Amino acid sequence: MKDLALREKNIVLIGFMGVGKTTIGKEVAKRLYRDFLDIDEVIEKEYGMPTRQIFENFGEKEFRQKEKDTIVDLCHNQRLKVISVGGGAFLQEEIKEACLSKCIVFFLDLSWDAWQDRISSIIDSRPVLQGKNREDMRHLFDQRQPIYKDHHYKVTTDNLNVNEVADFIVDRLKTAWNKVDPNPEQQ
Ligand SMILES: Nc1ncnc2c1ncn2[C@@H]1O[C@H](COP(=O)(O)OP(=O)(O)O)[C@@H](O)[C@H]1O
Ligand SMILES: O=C(O)C1=C[C@@H](OP(=O)(O)O)[C@@H](O)[C@H](O)C1
Ligand SMILES: [Mg+2]
Repeated sequence: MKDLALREKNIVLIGFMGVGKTTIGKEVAKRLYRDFLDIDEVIEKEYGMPTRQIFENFGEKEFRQKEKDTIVDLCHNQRLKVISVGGGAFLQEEIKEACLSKCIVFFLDLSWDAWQDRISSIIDSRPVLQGKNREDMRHLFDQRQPIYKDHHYKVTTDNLNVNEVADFIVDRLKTAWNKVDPNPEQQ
């Protein structure tokens, strides 16, 4: 696929697990009348089981390979999608490179203090949190932050509800689109 116009590019949400990528991605897609894809859901559908079971039955290595193949393929062959990737996706350079070169990447940032309030709602479904105490989680949280450093836009989500974050993202996009292409329908 040739290089896309800014308005046609896929929008990708990145950030640590539990920051709200899946929930907010759906809302952004609704507001833009676009299809939404959550990479974990795509992989879960293919395997017919939840991520945690994929890790248990096939191992993290296989999950990461599938994650890479799925995201890189979408980046190169799809347009106009809103895509939420898993919190570990940007550990892989090929994923990072494909997303940053082909898509518009939003980093959803959340402080450690605010993130801790999410633990009870995500703990059972996140394989990488299994068996970890608070200190281990803090270590993982800190260790992961550098992988999100490269992005196009950052949204600090502390004190913002889901609708407010989605509105913020859509507002940022519309400003950027209008800057490069103020009258798209006249072309
Ligand atoms: N801005 C927000 N404020 C409060 N709760 C949120 C917010 N964004 C997401 N959540 C909640 O946090 C939990 C994790 O959200 P999820 O979308 O699964 O995160 P991710 O996909 O980044 O792992 C869900 O219970 C969701 O309802
Ligand atoms: O951070 C990670 O390594 C992971 C995050 C998860 O996605 P969310 O970020 O949507 O929770 C999911 O891809 C898998 O459990 C691994
Ligand atoms: Mg998710």
